[in-house]
Amino acid sequence: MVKGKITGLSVKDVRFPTSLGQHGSDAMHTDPDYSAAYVVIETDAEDAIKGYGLTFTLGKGTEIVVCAVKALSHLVVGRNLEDIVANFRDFYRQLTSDGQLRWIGPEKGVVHLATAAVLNAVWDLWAKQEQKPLWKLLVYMTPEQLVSCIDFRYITDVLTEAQALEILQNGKQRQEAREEHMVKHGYPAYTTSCAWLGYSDNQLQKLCADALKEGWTRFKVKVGADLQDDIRRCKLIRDMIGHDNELMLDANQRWDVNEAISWVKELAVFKPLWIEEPTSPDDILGHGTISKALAPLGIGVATGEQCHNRVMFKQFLQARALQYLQIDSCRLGSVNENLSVLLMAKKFNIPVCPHAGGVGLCELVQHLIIFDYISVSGSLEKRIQDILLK
Ligand SMILES: C[C@H](O)[C@@H](O)CC(=O)C(=O)O
Ligand SMILES: [Mg+2]
Repeated sequence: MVKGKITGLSVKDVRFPTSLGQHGSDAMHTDPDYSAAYVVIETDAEDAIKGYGLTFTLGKGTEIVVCAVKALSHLVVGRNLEDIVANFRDFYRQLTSDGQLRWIGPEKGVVHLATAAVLNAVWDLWAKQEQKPLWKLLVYMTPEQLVSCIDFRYITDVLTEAQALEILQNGKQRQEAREEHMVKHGYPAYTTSCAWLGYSDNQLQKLCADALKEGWTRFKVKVGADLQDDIRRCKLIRDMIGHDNELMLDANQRWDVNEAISWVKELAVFKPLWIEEPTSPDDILGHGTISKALAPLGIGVATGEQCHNRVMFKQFLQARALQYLQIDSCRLGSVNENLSVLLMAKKFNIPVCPHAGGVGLCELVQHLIIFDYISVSGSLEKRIQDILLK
């Protein structure tokens, strides 16, 4: 039973000096300081439960996101949680369509990252009051309730409310067996933590050996700055993991379209499953061209960690420009917008492999992908979640 009026919203600028050890480094973010705008929501309910939410950022940009969260807070404070969740679609729209703030979005950039932080906190509060982890709250909502959280504006040409309802109603079939499977076995995952771009070969080898010992079977390697380095590092990892294990590549938007194709062809000998973010995250048709060129080599294109909103994901799907769709709990407008993307991916039969390379992301996206398996896709085929190791 949800209850309470939201009486306070605070936000903190939290930063970790990860750049000192080159943790999290890639071809475009060479000195990343993993950071977050961290939101806490309080209510006047007797239970004193608080909602915690965040959005992932890198370094100084956090200051701006914190300002945006403060600018949104008047839309949240003073509202009853019960009213918010009873009409979550409207609440989502109030945040994303505010007359004073919409111009600096809409539904993209800093203001959308801030929306995610605020809404992540609201969902956390709701789940805690219901005494369920978020994935379970979602799994046990009715299809009608779930659909009422989604803003279908701009996507009805590929997904109507009626189609979404049908997908979710079908997802209820044999749901218990999939829930049991998740509780018993968890969700399949890969690690990015062995092969950040700034790591030395020695470090890479040691981390890879440790991960193999721990039982990891899927590894992502950062590429894109220097072809000869990439060849050496991919060989090193492939030699260590063998051909029974999976290798993925991530260029973090480093290349032009043709450059991406020729560069990845040079790395094809290492049999990567996918190339992630080969070019600008906004270049939907460019991703389509790369997808077509690499398909004969058995290499898919993965993207999504910097895909602004559901409208862009819609077009990526329509253009067949990605083969692995990487949702992000902080890039999109929280659970609400991610629900629409999960449903569109189901319609296009594209596997969702969440992005989680960032502080707090692993913890957030696991709920969405477990819900996806139990209630939407019903499949684990070609699906893996990004995990950061300590
Ligand atoms: C800057 C981040 O560490 C980024 O490199 C993460 C990423 O691309 C991923 O996890 O994928
Ligand atoms: Mg990436």
